This record gives sequence, C-alpha cells and structure tokens, in this order.
Amino acid sequence: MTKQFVEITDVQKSYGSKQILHDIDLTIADQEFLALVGMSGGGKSTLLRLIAGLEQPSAGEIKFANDNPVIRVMFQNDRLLPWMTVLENVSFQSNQKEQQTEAAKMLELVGLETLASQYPRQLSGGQKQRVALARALMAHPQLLLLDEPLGALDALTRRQMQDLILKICQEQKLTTVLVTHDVNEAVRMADRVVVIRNGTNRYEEAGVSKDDPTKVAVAAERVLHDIMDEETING
Ligand SMILES: Nc1ncnc2c1ncn2[C@@H]1O[C@H](COP(=O)(O)OP(=O)(O)OP(=O)(O)O)[C@@H](O)[C@H]1O
Repeated sequence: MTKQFVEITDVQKSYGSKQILHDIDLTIADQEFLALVGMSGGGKSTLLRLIAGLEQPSAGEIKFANDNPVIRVMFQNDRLLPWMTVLENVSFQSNQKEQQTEAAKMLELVGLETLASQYPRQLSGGQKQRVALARALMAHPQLLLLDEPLGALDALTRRQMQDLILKICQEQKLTTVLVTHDVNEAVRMADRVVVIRNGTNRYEEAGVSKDDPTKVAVAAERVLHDIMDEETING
C-alpha cells in the first residue's frame, strides 16, 4: 500500500464570516507530486498555507505521517535578499564552512554554481527562482510547497524550470504540492491534479504521460472544463 504523507480531514477555513474552504478531504502520498488548480480566489493558496502550518484550519485536521516534518514553501516572488550574494542567500549568510559547502552543493543541483558570487539584481527571473529553490532545498525538506513559483517566467524558461523541479523532486524523493494557474503545467508535472471548486476539492484527475503532448493537452482541456463547469457545481 502507498505510504501516506499528509492526511487532510474535513478541513474548513473561514476569515471572519467569509468561508473560503469547506469539506476538504485529501490524502497526499509520500513522494507524490500533487497539483492544485481552480478559479482565481478559490482558496488554493489558503489550502497551501494550511498544509504549511502558516495558518490553522477553522475546523478539521491536517495530520502528517511523521512528527515535525520539514516543510518549505516557494512563492512566485523569489524573496531573495538583494544585498546578499547568491551563495549568501542560499546559506543564510552563514560563515560556517559546512553550511557554505552545502549551499554550494544546492547551487550545483539547480545549475547555478557559476553564479554564486553574483547579486540577485544581476540574475534573470528564472535564475532567481533557481536560487529560491536551492534555498528551499537547503533545509532538506520532506514536503515542498510551491505557490505559483513559475508564474512570472516566460514560456521557455518556465518549461525548463518545470523539468528542473520535477527532476529534483524525484531525485530528492520529495512530496510536492504545486499551486498553479496553468492547467497544462499541472497536468504535465503532477501525478494527480486536484480541482478546488466552490471551496472544496470535488474533482481529481490522475496524471497522464508527461512525454505525450497530445495526452497532456486532452487532460488539460478536461480539467479546464471541470473548473469552469458551473452546471456541475450547482447540480
Ligand atoms: N488573510 C485573509 N483574510 C481575509 N481573506 C483572505 C485572507 N487570505 C485570503 N483571503 C481570501 O480568501 C480567498 C481565497 O484566496 P486564495 O489566495 O487562497 O485563492 P487562490 O485560489 O490561491 O487565488 P489565486 O489563484 O488568485 O491566487 C480570496 O477571496 C481571498 O480574498
């Protein structure tokens, strides 16, 4: 049987009297790559923040298979510190030799070893996101949460980053949750695509062959249709 990593039961989240999420029931398997898609404002980022423990559910529970799992979040905004070099951003400016060696290793993993002494302003958007990824990996997370991390990138860089993230998640045996507006990206990257609709997870699409563009396109169209299918929502 597949090992579970996160079990989300009957979760609800409200801000004041405004209910954002309800009846969220979702299990994420160990080393699974899950994508969350849905209408803008539908609560995807809220769910990610709940999983990250940055916020608490109003009701229900989120349980992890092991105590105190190491979780890191990567956002659309790279959140790099402009006055620090790439290496310092990744090593948290630690002068400890071990920390620096580890940071250099992480930079190599994301293909940026030659840019260690540059400053964020000298980097392209894609390179900055690689630094952000290296920084997230420094903690050796078991769960990597990606909140639209590639949203600001051009199509080609975005595709390269998708491949890099997939490769690293596989190599590092990470459990990953990706929030994205891009349904094609979700279908292409994830083992499972969950649609958040009307405040809950009502629809799931299993991953398709990532190397078959036709299958990806067909599955993406199906997911898109489901996100927008008002009749099904009300029915
Ligand atoms: N701290 C907060 N206080 C009050 N309302 C909030 C707060 N955070 C989010 N919301 C509201 O919750 C709803 C869901 O927001 P969320 O960012 O989770 O959606 P999303 O699906 O990630 O949207 P998008 O795809 O546009 O990023 C929105 O209506 C938003 O205004």
